[in-house]
Amino acid sequence: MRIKVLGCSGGVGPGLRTTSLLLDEEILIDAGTGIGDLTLSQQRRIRHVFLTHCHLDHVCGLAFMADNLFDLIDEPIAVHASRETLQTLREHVFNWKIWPDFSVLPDENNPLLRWNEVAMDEKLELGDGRRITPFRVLHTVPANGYAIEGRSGTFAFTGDTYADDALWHFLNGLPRLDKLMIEIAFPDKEAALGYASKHFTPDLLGRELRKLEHRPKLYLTHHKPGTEASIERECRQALRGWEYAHLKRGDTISLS
Ligand SMILES: Nc1ncnc2c1ncn2[C@@H]1O[C@@H]2COP(=O)(O)O[C@H]2[C@H]1O
Repeated sequence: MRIKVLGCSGGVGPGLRTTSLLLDEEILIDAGTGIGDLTLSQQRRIRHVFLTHCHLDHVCGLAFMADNLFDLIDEPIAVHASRETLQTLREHVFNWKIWPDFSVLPDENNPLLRWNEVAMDEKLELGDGRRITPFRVLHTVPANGYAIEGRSGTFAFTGDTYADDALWHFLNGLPRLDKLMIEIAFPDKEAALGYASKHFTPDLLGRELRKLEHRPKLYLTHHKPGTEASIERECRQALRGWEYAHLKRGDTISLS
């Protein structure tokens, strides 16, 4: 199982792309601006998109990808997300005003996109021994992460989240957890903004991690542009004892 980081920043700027992960060339987890670096033929290979929530930085790429592929694919791309996320996307993005409704284009019988509602904590088979399970997280809008179990290990991605016991409860219930991609959007001095916008800061994440019974390698993501150096400095103290890396666009996470 190989996960390529197309984007993992909390915003945009030179060299920065928003959240999108490419799993084994055919599955996207979130569709932020990171998908803009995929060639047309790489985009054609995408069969599934799993969304964590409806915020623009995680979904905007889906709109452009659908348009790019208009007459290039025979089977619709399955867009998997919670009921709330799908409802918001359909009402507020793919509504013929912000963007055309690609779930009925080019025509109703051969659409570009197919909506698929996922239920929290219910596993979906991805083939080749891989299974994906959505789990609820706390954010300003309904949001979830995904745990992906493969033959050689388990990777979990929280998406955007804040401190919440349900998160640790779910992760502790996994038989194993080898790699955890988790967000830190702001440095400690912006803890109030972190609370308002439901994002972690280094100190808070360090304290919350004491509730985790697994000892995965941590991949830190979603740093807001301009905060990277402060977050990295604070993590040296807050995450002492943990193996961790600050993710960058282009990085690869492998489970082998
Ligand atoms: N009060 C607020 N609630 C939510 N988001 C906010 C607020 N103030 C600023 N923001 C920013 O708006 C952004 C929306 O996307 P994010 O959740 O990634 O991060 C959020 C913050 O950076």
